[in-house]
Amino acid sequence: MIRFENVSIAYDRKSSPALDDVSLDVQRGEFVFLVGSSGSGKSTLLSLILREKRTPHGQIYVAGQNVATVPSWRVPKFRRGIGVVFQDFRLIQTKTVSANVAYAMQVLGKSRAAIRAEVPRVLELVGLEGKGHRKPHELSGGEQQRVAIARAIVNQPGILLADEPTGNLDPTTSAGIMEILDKINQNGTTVVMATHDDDIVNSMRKRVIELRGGKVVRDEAKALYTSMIPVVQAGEGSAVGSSIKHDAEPQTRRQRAVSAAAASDAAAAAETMPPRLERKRGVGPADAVPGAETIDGLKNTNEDQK
Ligand SMILES: Nc1ncnc2c1ncn2[C@@H]1O[C@H](COP(=O)(O)OP(=O)(O)OP(=O)(O)O)[C@@H](O)[C@H]1O
Repeated sequence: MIRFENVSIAYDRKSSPALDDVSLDVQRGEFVFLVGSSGSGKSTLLSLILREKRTPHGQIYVAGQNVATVPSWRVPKFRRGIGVVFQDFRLIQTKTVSANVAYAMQVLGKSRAAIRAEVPRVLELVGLEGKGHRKPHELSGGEQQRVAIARAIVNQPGILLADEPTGNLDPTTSAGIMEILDKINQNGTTVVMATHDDDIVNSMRKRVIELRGGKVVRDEAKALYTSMIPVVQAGEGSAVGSSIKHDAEPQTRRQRAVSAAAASDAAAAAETMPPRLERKRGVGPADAVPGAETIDGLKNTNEDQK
């Protein structure tokens, strides 16, 4: 469905390539996570699939077409086969939920009857039945992302690209969005999702393609992901949270949140306790993390990877 053959692209001559000799093959109906730290090339890869950029090196095939050979005037039609969802929703604020979704059909010249039938069906699919009359600002972030997904799939694209679709959402809301993306995938749509969120990747267990410095460094089925963000611990350095433990094991986003909360609790406790008690209870760098049990429990997730 999507094939990259030795694709390289640089934004300018001086900087290193945003993608460097990338080859990959995504089959029809697959769900693929594209992971990697900021600047590793995820958005660039998605934009090449959409033919927003042209690659000077290598070939890209989307649904059997060599993207480079699609003439400019046919690019809009080519893109109709690809739905796109972004982190910031990109809804038309002056239009209702239904009108936002309907608009995607109107620009393709779909009949009123088709629009009237299809929009409520898609809104129901994403769990927004009864909310079609609302404006985007009357919705939560998660609901706005559901509208964006409804708009992206209403013309039944073969491919759905999602660039950090949960980046602005809390974990519970994100889980709801992932359920919808999973359902869309089970209905036959190929999904490629760029994300930093290791918790989501680890709960879904789908194929993971990892980029680093524009290169594919890992391509694994049903894989896990641990983003390499160092652990911040209480009691190290002059102010809590200011020191970074460089040799620490990488943690998932949720583990980091637990660590940060624990660190802040420990700091509050240290501030309010008289020094004598502080020593007696041993609040200090070594045992300043009351949530350590939880953290150790979660650590198993990382160890599964090995
Ligand atoms: N318009 C641009 N002009 C110049 N360099 C760019 C441009 N867009 C991206 N880059 C560079 O290309 C590289 C890849 O960027 P890209 O946005 O694809 O990474 P990413 O993995 O999507 O990052 P993030 O997770 O932060 O969105 C980075 O070094 C970035 O600085």
